[in-house]
This record gives sequence, structure tokens and C-alpha cells, in this order.
Amino acid sequence: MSAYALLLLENTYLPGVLAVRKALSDTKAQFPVVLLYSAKNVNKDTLALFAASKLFSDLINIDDNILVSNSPHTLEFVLNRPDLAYTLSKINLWRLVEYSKLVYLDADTLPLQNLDHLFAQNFDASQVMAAPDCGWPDLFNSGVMVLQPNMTVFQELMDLYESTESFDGADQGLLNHYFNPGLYHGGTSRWLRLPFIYNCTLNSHYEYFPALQRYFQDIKVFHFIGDKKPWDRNYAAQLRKDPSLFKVADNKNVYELWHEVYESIEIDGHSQNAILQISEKAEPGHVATVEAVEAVETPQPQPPVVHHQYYYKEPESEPEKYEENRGEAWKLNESRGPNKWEDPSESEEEKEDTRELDTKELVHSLSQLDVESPQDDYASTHPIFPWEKSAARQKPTRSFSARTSLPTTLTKIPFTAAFDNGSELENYIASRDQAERPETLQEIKKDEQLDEQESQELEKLAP
Ligand SMILES: O=c1ccn([C@@H]2O[C@H](COP(=O)(O)OP(=O)(O)O[C@H]3O[C@H](CO)[C@@H](O)[C@H](O)[C@H]3O)[C@@H](O)[C@H]2O)c(=O)[nH]1
Ligand SMILES: [Mn+2]
Repeated sequence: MSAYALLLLENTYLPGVLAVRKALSDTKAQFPVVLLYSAKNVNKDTLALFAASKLFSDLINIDDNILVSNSPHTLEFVLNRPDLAYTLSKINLWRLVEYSKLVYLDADTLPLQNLDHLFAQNFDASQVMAAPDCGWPDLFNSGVMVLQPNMTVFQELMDLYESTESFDGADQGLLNHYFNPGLYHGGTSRWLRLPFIYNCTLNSHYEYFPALQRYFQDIKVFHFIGDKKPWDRNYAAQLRKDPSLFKVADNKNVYELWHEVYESIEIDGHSQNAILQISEKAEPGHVATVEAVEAVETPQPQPPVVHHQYYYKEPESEPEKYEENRGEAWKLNESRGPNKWEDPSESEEEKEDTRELDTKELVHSLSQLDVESPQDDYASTHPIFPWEKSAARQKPTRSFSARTSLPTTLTKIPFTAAFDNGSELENYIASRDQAERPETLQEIKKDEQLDEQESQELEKLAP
């Protein structure tokens, strides 16, 4: 048996799921449609309505295997989509082995043409069919996939989930990692590329409108990727009226097309608005983590639920003010270690001495840097500034030979762990400083003189 599969992890995507389901009917899909959902996060009355209306041939509760992002930092700060914390749960598609083939559609897709022919494609269970992602076309977008459920693949995906951070923090990164191993390094791809018209994703920074105009009639599925969805009320209202947006069909833009489908929904006498009202009546508790699903009895802390624009709530407290005088790290609440320069027993002279030594050490290290001297006086033969033209311009007085390795004084900086006890380390530092000091002082003096000389020369030459 084959089926279309949709995913509803949370109430906020309900309008999307309803629209995809309606669009499948509108495009005369002949295959059943199954819904994977999180019972903890989808309103019970909505689910009851789904069950009664037989809108879906199978309602599959995946609460026993909700997968939370294994790379939340990437999700939040690189992909910028903390709201996708649970989309790795898509992996559950591969364990539905009672289905021989699934055509998976994200809740923010809009099928525009019949897709039944996808079920006739023959491929191996270790492969996946998907269209390229508009942001990185060598990878696939995981919003539309043709796949064959298979326990080996499911287990391998779970192993990857447990062992390796998804590179986008969500499902698309992990699935591409799995089906596109060794991309750019000779790996054999198990991704079968569907044409872009099977998952037309446009981003707001670059849209290739001429192609959209040329091929719109061929687009099978449009996909509203990104954090703004057509059902976000304020946003969609704006976009539907935006005259600058490209009209794709019947003088309508894609948002208008989505709404046309959405507004035509009617399930057992309920309009889409009535269904939405049911779903918004009581907010169910959100799943905190995978462990929270497993340990049902133990109350878990609630994760921040990030809603889309329409659901955005004002923060309850003012953000903390930046305190310039306290430095960058004060909020980290780290305990402070003792700083030598803050030791009250240390005299002002001692402090001065330490600083001086540090500088000397640095100057000495820098003097060890090997830099090749110029072959000729490049500036006098290629003048840029007027004084560079002067015949009186001195040749460089100092030269450095080519740097081949790190200066020894830097590479030999002692590492505390190499010494058995503190006093041994202190002795080492003392003896090293003694040995280097005279030479370093001389060099500093010489350098200072040369600097002074050079700046005087330049002052004389400057117009
Ligand atoms: O709170 C949520 C979040 C997601 N979903 C489901 O998960 C899907 C993926 O989220 P979506 O907002 O559609 O992600 P995209 O903006 O499409 O982002 C891209 O990146 C995601 C993370 O890798 C992939 O899941 C998508 O397929 C890919 O298009 C949705 O369509 C829903 O089916 C929910 O039901 N509730
Ligand atoms: Mn999507």
C-alpha cells in the first residue's frame, strides 16, 4: 500500500495540514493520506474531528518517538529557526513499513497538480527522491520526498541522529548527510533528484521570476519555506494585497492561491475558521524533550515555544541593559579567579615591573620573526606618496629574514602541566628571564632609536 504522508507536530501548522489535504483532493489524488502527529501538541477535539471525518486514512501518533534537535545552537543561530526543534521527528516516516511507498509533503506545501505518478517510480529503499533546495541546490529540500519505509534505513537514521549533530539542527541537514554522504568528496549519493517543479521553493532574497513566469504552469508543488507562512494572519494579509508580488495564475500571487484553497475547506460541515477555533480552544501541554515523552509521569520544564508572527507574544520582562563598565562576560556568572595584578600585597613597582617584562618578552619574540628584506626599495621605484619620490629617501635600515617557523621563544612557552610542582615552574621562568633580559633591553633601545630616526626623516620629507 502507498500513501501520501503529512506531519503535524503542533497546532500552529494545522491550517497548513488542512490546506495540503484539501489541495490533494482538488488535484484528484487517488492515494490515501496519512497524518503523523504529536498527540501531546495537537488539540484533542481537532483529532476527534479528523477521526470522525475520515479525512485521513490513518492517524499515526508519534509521541513515542518525538526527536528533539540534536544541535539546538545551530538551529537557533545558524538556521535561525528555533521553531523547528522537533522536525527531526520526520525520521519516523521510515519506520512505517506497512506502507511500501510514501510521498511526504510538508504542511507548508501547496500541491498544484496531481502527484500520483510519483508512486510508480522504482528505486531502492536506501534511496530517496526529492527536489533540490533553492538555497543549496546540491542538497535536497526535505519538504517533499518520495521514500520507501525500511527498518534498516530507519535504524541508521536513528544512529546518525544519536551520534552526529544535524548540520542544520533539523531534519534536512541530517537527511542530506545520510542520503548524500561524502558530497564533494567522491561519495555515492542516494538522492534521486526530482525536478524543481516538484518542490518549488523561492526565497525572499533571490527569486528567479522569469523562470517562475515561464514555468509556472508546470509547477506541481509550491513550498512556502521559511519562518513566514501563508497562514500567519498579519503577514499573509499583507502579501495577498502586495501588488509587487508576481501573479502566477488567474491574476493571483502564490499567497492568494494558497488562501483560495484554504478558504474552500469544509470538513463535516465545519469551515476552516471553525476548525481553527476548535484547535485554539485549549492549548495542550508541549512536549519538552524526548525524555519528557518517555518519562510521562515526571513533570518536565516547558521549552520556549516559538510561534509564528501571528502568535508572537510580547516578552514578559525588559531585556537586561548592557553595562559597559562591567565588561562583556559579567552575565556568565563565572566565579572569578585571582589575578596577579589585582593582588593587594603587590607593590606598584612590582606591577610596573611585570608589565615591562611582558612587553619586553613580546618585543623579543617579535624580533625573532623572520621576514625577508625587500629585494630593492620598491617604494622609490613605485611612488605613491610625494615623499616617496624623493631621492633623499633612506633605504630601510632594518631587515628581517624570511619567517620559516614560529619563533622559538613562542614555541617554548612553558606549559604548567609539564612541571611537577609550582616552584620548579617559577625557577624555570626566573632563569629564562635572567638569560633574556640584557639582550632584550638592548634590542628595545635600538629599536626605539631607529623608530625615532625614521619618524624624523619622514617629517622632514613630508610636504
Ligand atoms: O511547529 C511545527 C514545526 C514544524 N512542523 C512540521 O514540520 C514541517 C517542517 O517545518 P517548516 O516550517 O515547513 O520548515 P521549512 O521552512 O520548510 O524549512 C526547511 O528546513 C526544515 C528543517 O530542516 C525542513 O523540515 C523543511 O522541509 C525545509 O523546507 C512543517 O511543514 C510541518 O509539517 C509542525 O507541524 N509544527
Ligand atoms: Mn516546509
